[in-house]
Amino acid sequence: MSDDSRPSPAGARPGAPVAVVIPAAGRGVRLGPGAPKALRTLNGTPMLVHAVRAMAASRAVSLVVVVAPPDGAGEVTSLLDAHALPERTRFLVVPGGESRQESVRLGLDAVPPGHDVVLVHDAARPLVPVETVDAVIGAVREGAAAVVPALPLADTVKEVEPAAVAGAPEPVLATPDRSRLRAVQTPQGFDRATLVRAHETVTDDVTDDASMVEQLGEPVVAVPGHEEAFKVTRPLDLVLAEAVLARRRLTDGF
Ligand SMILES: Nc1ccn([C@@H]2O[C@H](COP(=O)(O)OP(=O)(O)OP(=O)(O)O)[C@@H](O)[C@H]2O)c(=O)n1
Ligand SMILES: C[C@](O)(CO)[C@H](O)COP(=O)(O)O
Repeated sequence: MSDDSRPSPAGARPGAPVAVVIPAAGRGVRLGPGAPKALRTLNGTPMLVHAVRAMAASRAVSLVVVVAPPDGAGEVTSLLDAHALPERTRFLVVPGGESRQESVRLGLDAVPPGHDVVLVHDAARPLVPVETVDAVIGAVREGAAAVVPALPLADTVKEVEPAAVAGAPEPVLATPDRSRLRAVQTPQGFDRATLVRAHETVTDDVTDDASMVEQLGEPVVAVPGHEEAFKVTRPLDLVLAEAVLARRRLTDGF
């Protein structure tokens, strides 16, 4: 609970307008043949629409920038026009790039001035609860430059010498201390200027945006993630996602 008599911490951005960039330009190769992953349906609704609604569920979010497959911006705009979103949320659609990193950068370029907090959220994580979105926004507004939702690992993890041929035995090199490891999700939240600087500076291939901020030497903090924020990557994840939606319909009525 906030205490108005307390001074804001250095770097705090209380009430700062929030924009979300949703990279949705991937093919979804690991999901198997079919439409681009973001356009595949869960219970009849495209995954991207679920993801946009998950972001728009936060009252803090005023703009969603969707990064569409390079030749699919028109189709994605029509799709979003055809599905109900909260009135307070504006959306823009821009074409994406060859890599997730490039798609995020193209989305970030389209965020108009004035949005000092930017979230980056995978279209492939359509079911993240609003509590997680708000926890990330809250931590950035309280002054963190970069925030990731993260979960402890359920499995023991091994470092291996990767095999040259898929399926061949791989020598185990070490067993890292699992208690210090986290599986990181999205939305990841950023002070906008820091995220822009990271995308201007870091050219290495990376798998998430927070690691670009780490490379700048800026601090990144983790807040609790949520098991329903899992990424739809392989066919079994579709089964799990539809099961989560079925349970929500029973318990929440939607
Ligand atoms: N060129 C790309 C590649 C990925 N993404 C987006 O980045 C998110 C996370 O990526 P991932 O789950 O790996 O999606 P894909 O790249 O589509 O999956 P795959 O690697 O199986 O092809 C997804 O929302 C995806 O649409 C993107 O916007 N542009
Ligand atoms: C950003 C991300 O979802 C955090 O877990 C993940 O790194 C994306 O990785 P992918 O290989 O593009 O699925």
